[in-house]
Amino acid sequence: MDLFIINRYTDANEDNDVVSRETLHLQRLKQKIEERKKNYKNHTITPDTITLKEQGPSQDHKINNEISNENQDVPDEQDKTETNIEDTTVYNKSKVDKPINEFKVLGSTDFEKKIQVERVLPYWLSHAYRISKNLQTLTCVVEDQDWLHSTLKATVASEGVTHLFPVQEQVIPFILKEHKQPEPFRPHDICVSAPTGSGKTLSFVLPIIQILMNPLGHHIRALIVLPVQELAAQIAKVFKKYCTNTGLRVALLCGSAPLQKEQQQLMRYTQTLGWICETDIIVCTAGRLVEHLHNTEGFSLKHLKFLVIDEADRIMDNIQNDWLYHLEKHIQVEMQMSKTPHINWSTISSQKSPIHKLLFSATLSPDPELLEQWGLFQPKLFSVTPINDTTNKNIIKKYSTPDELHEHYVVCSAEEKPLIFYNFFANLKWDKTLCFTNSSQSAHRLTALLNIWGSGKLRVAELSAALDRASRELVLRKFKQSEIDVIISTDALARGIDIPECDHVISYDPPRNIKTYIHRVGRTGRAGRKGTAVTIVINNQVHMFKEIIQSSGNNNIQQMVIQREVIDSLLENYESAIFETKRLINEETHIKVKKSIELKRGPKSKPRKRKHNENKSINRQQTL
Ligand SMILES: Nc1ncnc2c1ncn2[C@@H]1O[C@H](COP(=O)(O)OP(=O)(O)OP(=O)(O)O)[C@@H](O)[C@H]1O
Repeated sequence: MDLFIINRYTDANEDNDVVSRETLHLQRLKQKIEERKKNYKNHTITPDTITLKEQGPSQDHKINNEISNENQDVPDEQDKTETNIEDTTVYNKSKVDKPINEFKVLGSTDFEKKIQVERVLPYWLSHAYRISKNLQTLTCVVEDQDWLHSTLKATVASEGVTHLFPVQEQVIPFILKEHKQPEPFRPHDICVSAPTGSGKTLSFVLPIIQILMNPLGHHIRALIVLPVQELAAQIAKVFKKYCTNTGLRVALLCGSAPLQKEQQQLMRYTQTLGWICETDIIVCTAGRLVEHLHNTEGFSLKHLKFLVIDEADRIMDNIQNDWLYHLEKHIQVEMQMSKTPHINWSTISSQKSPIHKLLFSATLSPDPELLEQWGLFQPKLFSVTPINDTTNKNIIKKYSTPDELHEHYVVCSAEEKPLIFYNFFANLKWDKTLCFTNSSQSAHRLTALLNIWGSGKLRVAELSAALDRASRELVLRKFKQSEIDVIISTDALARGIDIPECDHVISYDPPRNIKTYIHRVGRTGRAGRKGTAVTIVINNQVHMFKEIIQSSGNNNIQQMVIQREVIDSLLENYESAIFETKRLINEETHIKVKKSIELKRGPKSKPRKRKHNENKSINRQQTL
């Protein structure tokens, strides 16, 4: 109240007046507070009154004074307060029936709990075509399928495939049916999410070949884009195999050969016709595709019918050279150039048919925002996992591993890690094993250690980005031919690579995310074969690893316990093997450093031959 006392030099009567006015004012305020309390109890208080209530009686006074001061027409202070109280009461009365949440109170301190917006997926994502995971009881006999061309049936049989896998059984007839529709109808684009090793490759290879087979001339009509060279080479090999007797040609553009050589394989120049295409199906890496779009003369996608993106989520994460933008731009420019001013039947019928987009991956997230960038036309999703958006969010994230895969993890200390690792080979006698580390240096060290420790009995090879492509292919070939027992690799080999002979996968370093985990363990347990995957986890990594696994909704992983005595039994040669490995690595580093210094210095200058000047030497002798 002191704040509102204005000291004036007046007589005693005037002072009494002020006191009585204040008392009256106080009474009215109390009355007002009582009134508000009543209102509050009845739940009919307006938001304005709530604000006033929160600020307490002294604030009320202040606010009322402020309001009244603004009112120029009010003659004296007493009247002012009276009017204010009445005004407020009238105001409150007028709003008394309105619900409390009708107005937003700015600056109000009680926060309303926000209603969480439920994620609603587009219909095509929430209502996927379900694919079975069961590769043990197959019912789709290849020979009985009328929709498959006899030439293809013959090749499929020659590859030893008698039954189609569930993903193939669903996706192949769907694509074929979509392309049977007459011209104005456009095929639905598709996304396929099925476990590793479930046969996704054949589910796009077979329908594409069947639709394009026996061409009249060669044009690029199918483009298959992959994230890495090895994968592109693998898919091109499958296409080449199944294109036998179909008149189709396949080209691999992935940077394994020089650009010029790839261009020769792709286009040919003739005096009469200009540039002629030599291929029908291109299997490429995204980066190399952009190079050809910009540098290869005559490279035309006017006739492109299929665009397949394998390992689509990986390509989405890392759009190499902005390839999709360049591809679409190239197609747009070509379409504009081919437009004629006259519209007649021949120009309409010769117009380019839309490109059918097919996306495949074992870890394709049904994220509408990510999928949006592909510009899919009325897409359909084929998925193994149920995607029911409204009930359980975890289900949306779920990735599936093959039923035949046994997943384990081992917890140990950092010191025990190499011993635990070696136990799988020394005691459990594992061969045909693929091991993953998180860096190429780590892969190199581990390879050296195992080779020394196993003293030649265990055949171990390294496979990382540090090696050139020819060496990597050689390692894979030797592994397939059982000339190598263990491959130590980085994640370069984690995705898509098909090694049917691989029985075990060991993650020496735990994977950094769930997708890497799914693809690593997916190198075994493929095509219905049994496989075992083990992840070695250091004590302080257990929490992180479990979180990664849970994010996929995977409950199949089990802890493996290795007895202390088993580890102790391996200690005998351990020290010496570690010592020898360190020595070897140091020696290698020393050689590398020496080489790089030599390279920096440039070629050694040849020692100049001195010309013997007889006169000079004679003179020098004289002076000496
Ligand atoms: N119908 C079939 N019968 C027998 N084997 C098959 C059949 N279809 C595919 N395979 C074999 O299964 C293996 C895995 O197939 P594929 O590479 O297509 O799997 P994927 O689903 O693409 O796996 P990833 O996601 O790891 O790339 C291959 O060796 C392939 O030859």
